[in-house]
Amino acid sequence: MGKKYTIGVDYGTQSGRAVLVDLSNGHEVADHVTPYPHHVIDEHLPGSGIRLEHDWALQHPGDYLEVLRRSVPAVLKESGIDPADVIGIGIDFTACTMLPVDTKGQPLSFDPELTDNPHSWVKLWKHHAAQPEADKINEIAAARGEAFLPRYGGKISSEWMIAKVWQILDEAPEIYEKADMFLEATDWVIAQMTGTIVRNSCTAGYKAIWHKQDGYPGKEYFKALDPRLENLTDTKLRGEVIPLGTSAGGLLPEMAEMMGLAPGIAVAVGNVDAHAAVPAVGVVTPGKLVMAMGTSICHMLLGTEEKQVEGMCGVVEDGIIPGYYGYEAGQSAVGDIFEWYVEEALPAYVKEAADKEGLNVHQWLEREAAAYKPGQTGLLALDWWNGNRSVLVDTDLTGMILGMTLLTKPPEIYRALLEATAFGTRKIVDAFHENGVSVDALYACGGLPQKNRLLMQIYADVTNREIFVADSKQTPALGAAMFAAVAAGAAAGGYDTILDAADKMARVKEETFKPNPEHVKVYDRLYQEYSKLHDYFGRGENDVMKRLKRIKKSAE
Ligand SMILES: Nc1ncnc2c1ncn2[C@@H]1O[C@H](COP(=O)(O)OP(=O)(O)O)[C@@H](O)[C@H]1O
Ligand SMILES: O=C(CO)[C@@H](O)[C@@H](O)COP(=O)(O)O
Repeated sequence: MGKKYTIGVDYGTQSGRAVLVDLSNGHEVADHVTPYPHHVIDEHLPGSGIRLEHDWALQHPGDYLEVLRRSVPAVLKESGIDPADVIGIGIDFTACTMLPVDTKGQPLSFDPELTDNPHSWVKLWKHHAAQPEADKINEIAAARGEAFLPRYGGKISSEWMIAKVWQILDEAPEIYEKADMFLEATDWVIAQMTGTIVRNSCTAGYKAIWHKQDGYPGKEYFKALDPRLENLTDTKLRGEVIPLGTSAGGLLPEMAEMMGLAPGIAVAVGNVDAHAAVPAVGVVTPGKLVMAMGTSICHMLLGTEEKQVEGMCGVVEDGIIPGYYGYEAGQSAVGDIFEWYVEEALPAYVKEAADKEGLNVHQWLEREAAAYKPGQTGLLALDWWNGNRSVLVDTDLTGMILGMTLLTKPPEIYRALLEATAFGTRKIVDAFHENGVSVDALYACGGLPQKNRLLMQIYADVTNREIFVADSKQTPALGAAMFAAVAAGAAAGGYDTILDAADKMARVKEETFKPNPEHVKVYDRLYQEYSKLHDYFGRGENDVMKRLKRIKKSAE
């Protein structure tokens, strides 16, 4: 059999990108990005111009098909390969990014009669307007002692499926009624390619409170939320939930024609972006924490048992790699904190100095900050500029820098911010490790590991663990292509398991970041101080951050 290929499509917040991958070695032969024509819709609905409320974030489902229409032919053309050698296609998506569909599986926003109602559109993962529903979901679950709550670190997020569905019911009961099903966008795109609706175990588990043994929470719970939701899971959330790597069906002839692919090739069941990255860095066994590092960090880890870990986002059987429990945690701001400093709080002389040397400001600050030894700045920061997602799960917490003097310099503050995010990751590492889900090494992908070596060394020193870095430009898309290879199967030139695919296709760079024992000692001392501040401000001893927010609100 000659060379075979699959295509992975990564659906991000702003754009979708397709990658054509050589199955013999995981080489990314060609890639192409399609920015979403309608962007993130957070102010006005396209067409009608209807104004959206604060905290809304929508997308246009047609944009997802546009990515397939433009990017798939583009990678085929760039690669010059014979399309007949592409044996499968897989996708990964932001999540929970969800939409209501009619009995034909068409988005309600495509219906001219419903298109002016914002609730008929796709709600993007960062649509945060369902917080009142999320609060009630948590309150009622806690009061009823629902068994699912500990699996989500004690809190269900407003970003997730049930809160978003309930917001639709609360604010637009007519849309709720018209919806035949609510789908994750990843499952909807797969259904467009195959003609069959199936749900994937990753989004069902992490975002819709589905459990492999117990299924969804019981009817009594949903009835306690709102009697109209009693039968939600049998009706509008119905559908088979199938594990990652399974084929969702063959590619429909009309979609094959649109993309320039052969009809009938395997289409892998949908997946989530951060989770797809895990096998793409070769992680298919426990003990290795994968960090998708960018504006925020998603932490993913495998385990052999279902353990309760404070503040994790969730644990789902088969949720990342079939056969294992997949754990997810996260920090809601990382790169965003560095960007805040650079954009909002940096003296002009630093920008001028960087310009003069032809460096960007981050590069200049990194070089200068690297000249300090751990502890030498005398600074310590709490990394809560965008609240705390793990382990405190509290969006009301805010950032803090301690220890400043008249002599404090910008690179010292920059270094303290890098260190603060590393301490935040150590909290997560410790929470897993101490609860029996071991973390022996770290694996990093995303934009940050390529951009800032000092940051990576600090993470190695603070966590006292070696860090392996992805050797792929598009790690989630590579993961999606690997799952497509598994959906196609070895007989077609793919692989029978994701373990086999990872063995041949996953790559990390040869160079790793190893902890420096001298630095580890100093950071251990600083981490003790970080932990004291973390608990003092984050666990209720001093709620000054929340009081400040209240005072601010009353002053507005
Ligand atoms: N040299 C740098 N060091 C640290 N952070 C950086 C550097 N350059 C850019 N950033 C930060 O990286 C983030 C973007 O990361 P990236 O992985 O590209 O994005 P995304 O999370 O959107 O995929 C921004 O928040 C930016 O502040
Ligand atoms: O929530 C998840 C994964 O669980 C992500 O899809 C969401 O945070 C979006 O991440 P990106 O901005 O695409 O890195």
